[in-house]
Amino acid sequence: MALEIELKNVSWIWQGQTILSEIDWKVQKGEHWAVMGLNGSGKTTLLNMINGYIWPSIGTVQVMGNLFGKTDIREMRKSIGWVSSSLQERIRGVEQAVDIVVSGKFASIGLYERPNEHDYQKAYQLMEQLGCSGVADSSYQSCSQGERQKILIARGLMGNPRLLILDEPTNGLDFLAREELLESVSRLAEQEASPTIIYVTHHAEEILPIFSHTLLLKDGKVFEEGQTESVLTSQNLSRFLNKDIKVEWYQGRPWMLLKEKLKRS
Ligand SMILES: Nc1ncnc2c1ncn2[C@@H]1O[C@H](COP(=O)(O)OP(=O)(O)OP(=O)(O)O)[C@@H](O)[C@H]1O
Repeated sequence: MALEIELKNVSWIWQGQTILSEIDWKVQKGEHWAVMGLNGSGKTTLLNMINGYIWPSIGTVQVMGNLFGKTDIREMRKSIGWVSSSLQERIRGVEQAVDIVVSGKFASIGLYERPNEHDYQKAYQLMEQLGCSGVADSSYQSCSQGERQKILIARGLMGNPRLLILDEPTNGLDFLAREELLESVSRLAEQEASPTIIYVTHHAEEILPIFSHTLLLKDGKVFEEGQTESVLTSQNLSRFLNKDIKVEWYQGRPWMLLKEKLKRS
């Protein structure tokens, strides 16, 4: 099977500090991965490495067959859709939602040409698919946080990426908006032409059944990785968080319960 991502013994050392340490990670085509870790565990750094914004100090990185150091990273990035809070910050609020989606094509192919009718048709279709076509003609700033995230995912899909990276896409969403967004991601993953999805989260219950695999990151190291149900056990998560954790599975999703009281510091 083709490898979409392969990190071999990767460390990233920055200003004398080891931020990522000895990471081995393989993502095969057809898999969807969740990446979970506490604040500061290195998730964003790992994503920045996959996107070629930083390079390993030690080890090798290969993304969609491109070995870093022997490839044109800008070319490679055209095949990656990326949704993160830093992208949110760069969007101009007055723009129409559909124009933001269309701009995904130009961000990914780097051309300064005008979008054509076909681009708009595709943007509307993606918005329909994600469940946000109702706000296609609204300004981005008038959209709710949930609608904005769907718009940005549609934008990320505009360039037909092979890899779609969703970095904490449910941040700031209320319970129902979050569930709706998760439903959209699930529908997307179930399509035959779906890109490989890498989904970064702090919350176990967001790891939907479509995420066949999970990587737990702790202090810049891989704590556990593999098939989701064997990674997200009560025992592993208790060790992971140094707390007594119980995992309950409901509708194929893991819900974490803290069995002990937290001591106030
Ligand atoms: N360019 C940098 N210079 C110095 N330290 C950095 C740099 N990038 C990341 N770090 C440090 O590396 C660690 C991992 O950061 P990172 O942002 O990858 O964590 P994260 O898991 O994404 O956290 P969060 O869940 O809070 O977003 C942190 O301690 C951070 O301060």
